[in-house]
Amino acid sequence: MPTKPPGSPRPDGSSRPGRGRADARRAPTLAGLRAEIDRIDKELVVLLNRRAEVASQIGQVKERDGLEVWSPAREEEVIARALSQSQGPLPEQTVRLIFRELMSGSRSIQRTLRVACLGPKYSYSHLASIAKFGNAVEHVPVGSIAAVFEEVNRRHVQFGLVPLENSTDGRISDTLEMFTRHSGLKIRAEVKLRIHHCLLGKTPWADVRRVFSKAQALSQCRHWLSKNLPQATLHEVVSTAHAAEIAQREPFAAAIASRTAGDAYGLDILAENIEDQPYNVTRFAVIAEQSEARTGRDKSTLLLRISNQAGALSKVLAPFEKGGLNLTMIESFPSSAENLPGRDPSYLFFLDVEGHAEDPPVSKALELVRKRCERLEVLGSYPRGECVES
Ligand SMILES: O=C(O)C(=O)C[C@]1(C(=O)O)C=C[C@@H](O)C=C1
Repeated sequence: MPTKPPGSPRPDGSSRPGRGRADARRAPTLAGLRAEIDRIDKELVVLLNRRAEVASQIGQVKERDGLEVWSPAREEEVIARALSQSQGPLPEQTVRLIFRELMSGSRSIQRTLRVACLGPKYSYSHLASIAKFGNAVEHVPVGSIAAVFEEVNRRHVQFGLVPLENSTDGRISDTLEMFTRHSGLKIRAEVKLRIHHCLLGKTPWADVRRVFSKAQALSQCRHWLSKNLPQATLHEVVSTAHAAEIAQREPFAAAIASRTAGDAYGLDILAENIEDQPYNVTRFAVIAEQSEARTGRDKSTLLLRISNQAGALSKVLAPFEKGGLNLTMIESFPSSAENLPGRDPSYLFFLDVEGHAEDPPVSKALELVRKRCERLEVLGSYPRGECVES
């Protein structure tokens, strides 16, 4: 409950002589307001711990019933409700971050989750993992996208985080290729991360001769680089965080990476928001052994193999149109590994359709599609994610 600031205390706590109580009420003092914050914080800590106790009980129920600790659908619901109930001056992003960390902490009371992502630390994959799971999980940075799949397959971690596509640059072939290999893993959730690139280094801008980054990040800043750093050569490395490591030790070098990577590797921000498209979003998939249950606001990712014949694709897609189902992504992918010598090569297609594979209109369409193509795999049904800032 908000309380009125006490009568005319100074910052040091003493009273001002000769001033009336009415004056003091009109002009709140720093000490008075801080005292009020202290009182509110006391109530908050009690409430936070009460919430954590309930989460711990939920953990016991889940263990008894053999349910998983992480429920992305429930977490989305909790955040959406908090945002809709938040009427005050607190920015939306702050409410989101507070609840994300609260639930991250609640999960860690139930069990410490391990999440593999493309490292090193502070890569965009790592930031996407923090955006989805919060900081109270064990992030396991690995050297390649294939290694993320491997870690989940070998059960060294419960979840993996891989990039699927970027709004400026398109698909991430390494990830799609891994899905074509019958890995058996499912997409359990998606993370749409707003990507802001910085030019980072220890060299003044005019002296930069070499710029290091991941291929996709260089491509997303192509126009900015040609206009602002025409003298520099561009060098692809395995991740943006690795580029930051290089910029830390090499003379005349700079990296394109996140502001967080710059802080972590002690680099100066030479320029920020250098991405060519202001709306630069990378969509990541959380991969796991199982898909997510229906929430009513879902999306499914499908993998199709279609024969190389006139009209084959439109025949396969017709059931989606008939069922009134919206397709939000379609990517073709050469299926070299599956093609036999002497046969016309067939193509693989990745499709996103709105709805869960168990929703009756989707399952009905999938039944028809299955009969019209050579391979159909539901790579996962999962709650549709909101775009979050990196
Ligand atoms: O509701 C649950 O299933 C919980 O375990 C509680 C809680 C939360 O803190 O609100 C924590 C972890 C889950 O991923 C979802 C929500």
